[in-house]
Formats: sequence, structure tokens, C-alpha cells
Amino acid sequence: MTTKFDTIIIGAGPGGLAAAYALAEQQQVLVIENDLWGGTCPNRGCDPKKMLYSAVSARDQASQLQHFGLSGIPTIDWPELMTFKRAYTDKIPAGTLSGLKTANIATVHGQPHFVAKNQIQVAATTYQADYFIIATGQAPRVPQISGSEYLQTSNDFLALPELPQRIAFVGAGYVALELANIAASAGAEVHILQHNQRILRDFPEAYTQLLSAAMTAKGITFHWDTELTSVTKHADHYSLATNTTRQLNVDAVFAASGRQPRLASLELAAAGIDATAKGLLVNDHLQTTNPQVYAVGDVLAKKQPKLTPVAGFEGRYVAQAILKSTETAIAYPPIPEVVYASPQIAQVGVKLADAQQQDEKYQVLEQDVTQWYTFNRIKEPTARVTTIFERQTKRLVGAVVYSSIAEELINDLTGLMTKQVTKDQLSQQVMAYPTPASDLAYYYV
Ligand SMILES: Cc1cc2nc3c(=O)[nH]c(=O)nc-3n(C[C@H](O)[C@H](O)[C@H](O)COP(=O)(O)OP(=O)(O)OC[C@H]3O[C@@H](n4cnc5c(N)ncnc54)[C@H](O)[C@@H]3O)c2cc1C
Ligand SMILES: NC(=O)c1ccc[n+]([C@@H]2O[C@H](COP(=O)([O-])OP(=O)(O)OC[C@H]3O[C@@H](n4cnc5c(N)ncnc54)[C@H](O)[C@@H]3O)[C@@H](O)[C@H]2O)c1
Repeated sequence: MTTKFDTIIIGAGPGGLAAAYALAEQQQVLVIENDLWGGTCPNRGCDPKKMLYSAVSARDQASQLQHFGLSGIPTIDWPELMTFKRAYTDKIPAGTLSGLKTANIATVHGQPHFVAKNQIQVAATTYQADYFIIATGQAPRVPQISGSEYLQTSNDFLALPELPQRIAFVGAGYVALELANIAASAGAEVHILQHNQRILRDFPEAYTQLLSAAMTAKGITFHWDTELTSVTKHADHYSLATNTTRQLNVDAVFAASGRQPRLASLELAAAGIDATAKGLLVNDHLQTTNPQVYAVGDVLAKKQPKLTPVAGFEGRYVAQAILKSTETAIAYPPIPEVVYASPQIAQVGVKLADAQQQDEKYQVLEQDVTQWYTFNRIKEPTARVTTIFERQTKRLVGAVVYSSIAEELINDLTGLMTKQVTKDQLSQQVMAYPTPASDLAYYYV
């Protein structure tokens, strides 16, 4: 049996779904998913992580305000926190599926593979389309070492019914730091094994050092220059051997050393699509080496950060390209990145290291804002904001924020950057006071 659609989308995460809804107004669209409808972000990523983080950030605020009107630091009840998380995540797959059906988008659950340039097969059915969009995202990469079968991933962490007492994370990127912070706040003994001496390699080192010091002060142990070489299971714990003489005994160990594109089993060669270990190769219109097949989201080999809003932006762009309502190359706006630790680190636009190397082009304003009213009111131990301006135009082109309210501030700064708002224009706007936004003019040169 062959069934014909205008566009077939593989993967029902934020990227695939954004494209599906944008196309469905004018096209017959099929979405194929082989796991959870909704994808990583709402099921096993951003959203459940941040539900756990809600309790952590409330606890952080309470501990900062000890002796400033609050006494007693709340404790985190892990099983209750997980029930709170599940009340959200359990509804995602069915809710996503019903949204697709309401929008008249056809759905198939199963494992697809290409059989020709314009045909894909799921079980016994072959589906044909004018266009395809691959939006299959990434999966955690698990190091292939002796005992790797005992390594868990972020998927497992976000579903832990009980919090293990002693936990190790391998890697010191987004996933390791955010989950380690949650585990430590909830009362676990936490170890981070990092193969070099650098956390969050894309963020400025001066800021990441502040974060690793804050996490160390919270009781998290960083094992620098440490590579996990094997995991051995014992009756009631795991022992971790490393390249150093140190051996570590823990109750759970999580691989957080990066993610890899989910492409196996799609049989890309049958459709003439090229990929590397980093993901699908696309041109600046997000077409793969088969021009009828587009790709969006985390599955791309790209320099932009692999984040939910980026996947959604790409999904909407590809829908426009397929509907012929745009012929121009994709133009990404400034993309804010936030690491939800305690505190948060956020950045957007021109990287601080690049700006510092090009003094003739950029003016950098670095401010320790700890004593400013906004941060003092909530007793932040340390808060920093750096803004970067293009000298010639005086335009705000980049920012870095280290604070528990970095997520709000970086969005405000990203909005100003995207709309190219000058200091004079900003002074024409009245902000509610006192709020983080009412400080914005002070971040301008
Ligand atoms: C722990 C964690 C926390 C995160 N936190 C944040 C955050 O705070 N903010 C943020 O912006 N980003 C965050 N991210 C990243 C974010 O989840 C991704 O950028 C986003 O989900 C990418 O969307 P996508 O549609 O490209 O891929 P995905 O969301 O991964 O969706 C891909 C879909 O394709 C399906 N699929 C895969 N292979 C096939 C196949 N062969 N056939 C059919 N279907 C297939 C998958 O099952 C999945 O449903 C986090 C990620 C993780 C792991
Ligand atoms: N807040 C957010 O927006 C958020 C949160 C979580 C995840 N994410 C997304 O998910 C992606 C994946 O996150 P991640 O933390 O898994 O990856 P990452 O790339 O951020 O970090 C990987 C870490 O593993 C280390 N590493 C790399 N190779 C290794 C090896 N062979 N052995 C040991 N360690 C090794 C790296 O030095 C780094 O510390 C992020 O890049 C981001 O796109 C975003």
C-alpha cells in the first residue's frame, strides 16, 4: 500500500511539530514518531528539568535570605517532586497527539526508513511525498568503556523514583551541571568527572570559574583531568575506575558527555542524504544533499546552539521554504543560551572572548552588579553582567549574565539586541519599577 502526502515529517519534537503546524494550513502532512510524541524537550529535557529546578531555585532563594527575614532552609522531598514532574510529563505524548489530530495532521507511530528519494516505509506501508523534513533530534552519547551498561543518562535521571545517595556525572556541560545542581540541592553527594579543567566550554572562562566555585561551595566535588575507564557493579554500589589513582564508589553514575544525532535506521543512502557523526549536512536553506529533503533541529550538524527555540525557528523557516513564501537563506536572530544552575549563566550574541580580541571593533562593559538594588534585594552572593557594543554603531551586540535571574535579564537584553534598540530609544520606554528590566539602561555604555 502506498499513501501520498505533500510533506512527511520524521520526528515529533519541537522542530518537527513547528513545521507540521505551519504546513498543515495548506498541505496534507504526515508526522512519523518512533517514541514519545512531543520529543525530548517536554518529555525528557527542558521542561521536566525545569520543574525539578523550581524547587531548587525556591530553596536557593530561601537560603540566600537567611538572616534577612527568613529562617530555615526548606528540604526537597524527591518522590513528591517527581510526582509534580510526572503530573506534567505524563500528559505530554497524548496531548501532543491529540493536538496533531485536531489540526488534521496525519500521524503514524513506528520506525521509518527511506526506500527511495521520495518514499519512506513504516512496517508494511510505503509513504510518498513531495517533501520530507528530518527532525529526529539527538540521543545521549554513552562512552564505550568496560561496564558501560551501568551508565545511566539524563533520561533516567529525570525519571528517578528515589534519589540515590551518591551520584557521579561524567562530563561538565549543560546536562551534567544542571542535573548535578538539582541532585546536590535535593541532598545527594555529587561528583563530576571532567576530562579536562573546563566546564561549559562555550561560555567565558571567568564566568564558568565563578560557577564551578559556587557549585564546589555547595558541596559538589569536581574531579578535574579525570576520565572514567570502567564501571564495576557490586551488591549495593558501583565502583568507578579512572585514569587517576582515585577510585570512587557511588550509587548511580550518569553519562553526560554529549549527545549524538539520531539517524541510524533511517537508511539515508536510499534517499541520497549525506550525514557526518555530528549530524545532517544542510545548505543555508536547510536542504540536505537531497533538495526535496529538509532537516531541522538538533539533528543538524550546525554551529548554532542545539536548543528548543532554535529547532522551532528552523521548523517554521522550512515550512515557509516548502510553501514558497520565502526564497532567502535562513537568517538566525540572536540566540540566548541559559544554563539553569545555581546561579544561572546566560549569554547571547558576540562571544566575550571574540570581543576582547577585537578591541578596535567592540566596546566591552563588565559590571559587578552584586550591590545593585535588584540583586541586593534577593541577597545574591555574586552577580555580574557584561554587555558588548559595536563601537561604530554603538549597537548592543552581545551579553553575558551570571545571576539567579539571568534567564529574565538575558531575554530582555536579547529583545533589545534583536530590535537594535539604542540607549535613547530605551529612555523613551517606561518600565515597571523596581524590576530587572528597569535597570536596562545601566547596561548600556
Ligand atoms: C536534559 C536536557 C535538558 C534540556 N534543557 C533545555 C533547555 O532548558 N532549553 C532548551 O532550549 N533546550 C534544552 N534542551 C535541548 C532541547 O531538548 C532540544 O534542543 C530540542 O528538544 C530539540 O528539538 P528537536 O525537535 O530537534 O529534537 P527532539 O526534541 O529530540 O525530537 C526528535 C523526535 O524525533 C523522534 N525520532 C528520533 N528518531 C526517529 C526515527 N527514526 N523515526 C521517527 N521518529 C524519530 C524522537 O523520538 C523525538 O520525539 C535540553 C536537552 C536535554 C537532554
Ligand atoms: N539549558 C539548556 O538550554 C540545556 C540543558 C541541557 C542540554 N541542553 C542541550 O543539550 C546539549 C547536550 O548537553 P550535554 O551536557 O550532554 O553536552 P555538552 O556538549 O554541553 O557537554 C559535554 C561535556 O562532556 C565532556 N566530554 C566530551 N567528550 C567527552 C569524553 N569522551 N569523555 C568524557 N567527557 C567528555 C565535555 O568536555 C563537556 O563537559 C547541549 O549542548 C545543549 O544543546 C541545553
